Amino acid sequence: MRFMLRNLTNLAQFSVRRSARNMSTLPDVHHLPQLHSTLEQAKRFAAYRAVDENLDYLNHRVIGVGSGSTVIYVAERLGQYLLDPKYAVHASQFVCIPTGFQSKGLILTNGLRLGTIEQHPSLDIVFDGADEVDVNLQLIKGGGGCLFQEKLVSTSAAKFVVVADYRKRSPKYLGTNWVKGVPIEVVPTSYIRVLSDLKTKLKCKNAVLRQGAPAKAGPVVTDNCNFIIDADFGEIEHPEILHRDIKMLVGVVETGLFIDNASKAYFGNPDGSVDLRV
Ligand SMILES: O=C(CO)[C@H](O)[C@H](O)COP(=O)(O)O
Repeated sequence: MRFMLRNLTNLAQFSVRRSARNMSTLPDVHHLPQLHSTLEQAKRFAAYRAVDENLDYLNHRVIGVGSGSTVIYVAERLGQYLLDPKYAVHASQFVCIPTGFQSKGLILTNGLRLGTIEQHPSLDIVFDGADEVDVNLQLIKGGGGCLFQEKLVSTSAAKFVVVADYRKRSPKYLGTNWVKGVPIEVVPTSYIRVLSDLKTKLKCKNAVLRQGAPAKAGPVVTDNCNFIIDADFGEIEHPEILHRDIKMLVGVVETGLFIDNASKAYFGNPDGSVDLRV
């Protein structure tokens, strides 16, 4: 009798432990303390939803973490997976690949494991922000100056999920909402030549070398020690052709037009809803 009772107790303890392991404690985004603005809330709604719907925690191991203010919440959510009894065993095997200095910090501060694109040239998935997303999922990126590395990482991933707030959803063409121009990363010594070629050969309306002021006197210098030019082409009907033409200019390292790269885009709204573009 005593033997039977002990077995029953052991069995009960085992089931409690097992169900605790299977129980998710991931915070519900709608129950978290509010952020300081509805815009920030919108970014967090999009990021959490994008991670929850696209992260295949059983199979994904190499995860790209992009740059910008929305991706902050992606890294935060990934960090929550690491602390959750249901996901921890698998999440502890994630290796996160940054797209620049900022995302390296996000990965580390959220307790995630940092890897390099050289160690992991093929990624399972990448989450990154965008400056504008058109109806065909073509993107403008590089507003935050991490252009080349973002393209390297996103084009090395099997799946690229965009996380953004409602302002980034273009009604039709790129260049409608984002009017600062297409970011173009260039080799520093070539910037005068590229500025001139953009105007004379590609007929852009305006092109300027991005300045670091007020934080820095002089131009913005990227993580790859390059400069950025912002080139205004107005509304862009054929971004794939424009990308190719800009890329042909001597001195251009990469353009901020991300063509046929994204799989889907999540746009957070202030009311907590999230729109999906696929
Ligand atoms: O391309 C980028 C950085 O170069 C960013 O992803 C883009 O600027 C979006 O940033 P945010 O999430 O802050 O709106």
